[in-house]
Amino acid sequence: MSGFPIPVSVLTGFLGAGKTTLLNRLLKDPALADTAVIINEFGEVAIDHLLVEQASDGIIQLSDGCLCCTVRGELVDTLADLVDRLQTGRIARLARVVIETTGLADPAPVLQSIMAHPALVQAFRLDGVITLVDAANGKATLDAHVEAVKQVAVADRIVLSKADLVTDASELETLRSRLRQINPGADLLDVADTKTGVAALFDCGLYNPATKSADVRRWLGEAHDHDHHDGHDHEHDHGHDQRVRSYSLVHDGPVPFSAIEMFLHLLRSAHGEHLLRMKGVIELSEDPSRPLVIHGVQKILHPPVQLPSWPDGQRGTRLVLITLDMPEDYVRRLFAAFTNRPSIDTPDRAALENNPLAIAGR
Ligand SMILES: Nc1nc2c(ncn2[C@@H]2O[C@H](COP(=O)(O)OP(=O)(O)OP(=O)(O)O)[C@@H](O)[C@H]2O)c(=O)[nH]1
Repeated sequence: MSGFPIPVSVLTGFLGAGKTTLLNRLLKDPALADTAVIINEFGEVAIDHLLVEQASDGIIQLSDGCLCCTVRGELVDTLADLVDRLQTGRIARLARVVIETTGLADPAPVLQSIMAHPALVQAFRLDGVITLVDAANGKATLDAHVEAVKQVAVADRIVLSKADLVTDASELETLRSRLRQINPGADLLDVADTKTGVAALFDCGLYNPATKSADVRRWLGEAHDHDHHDGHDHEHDHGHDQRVRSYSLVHDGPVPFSAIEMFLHLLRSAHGEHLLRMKGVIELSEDPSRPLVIHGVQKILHPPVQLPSWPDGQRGTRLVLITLDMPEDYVRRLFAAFTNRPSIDTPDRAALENNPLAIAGR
């Protein structure tokens, strides 16, 4: 069946940030025809509502009745059911799925449940995470709730809402720079901006439908400076922000698959819950002309995909990691050990394979 894998976008943001308001606006765009919207009202993955809207006349009528309210169950069941409906012809087309999480949700388990399921992994691909941040309450929310910081950290697109309620421009700018600091790789948009529509928010994935090619740099968020934590804004000693970090690991030249495998295995098995999100391209020693694309959420690693060629001609291994309470230095030393660049006092790869706990540091 054509059309697979279907892109899935996750729309998140703290309580009352304006998720439903934005979604309703987006769904009026004909580009979101044939989109299934799954709304996670509360609970871990309890889906309270499933709605398929069509731009022109609202809800798509299915042969066995309206999808709205008739399908309940967990997120995975709902997604599996969508595939089943598509394959049995009860839905003619399904171009996209949007999952709206609850305001309190930690988005990582939501992403994980899509990526961990063997059947869903074939049918769906994660397009991106869109996180709304309420400009009026953003500071207080980020200060009080680590979930809100995580929502920002795992985003591909951050959308600022309710800027119209903030009269102090410097307050808004402080919030913007804080968001950029938590997640330098994401686009930062304003909900009131007319450009903040379907084109700006969807198709964040590796495959760029506009150019019909894999857009590795954009996907990795490399247009921005990832490693940057410069000193010009030192009021950022917000407790939670320090716990969530985004940084990239770069290695010039090929890396053996076994080394990458071992590095990822150690990182995920020892610290999986601290690894909020990871994306990367790898230049494999075994097949350097075809980049290997990896993508993970917590302990789950999406099946790696090999691209036919380097889309932008530039080879090299680049990983972007978003971590919670995982010292960057530890990860860097582990990576260096596996790319055969051990630093002083750091065991090399051979030593680590014999004793993976040799790198202390946490
Ligand atoms: N002034 C202003 N109000 C907004 C904006 N966006 C949303 N709102 C209002 O904020 C309130 C909450 O918006 P919702 O869209 O329901 O927020 P939500 O994130 O879906 O809320 P929960 O699902 O309860 O977490 C509503 O009253 C909206 O009208 C905005 O940009 N400016």
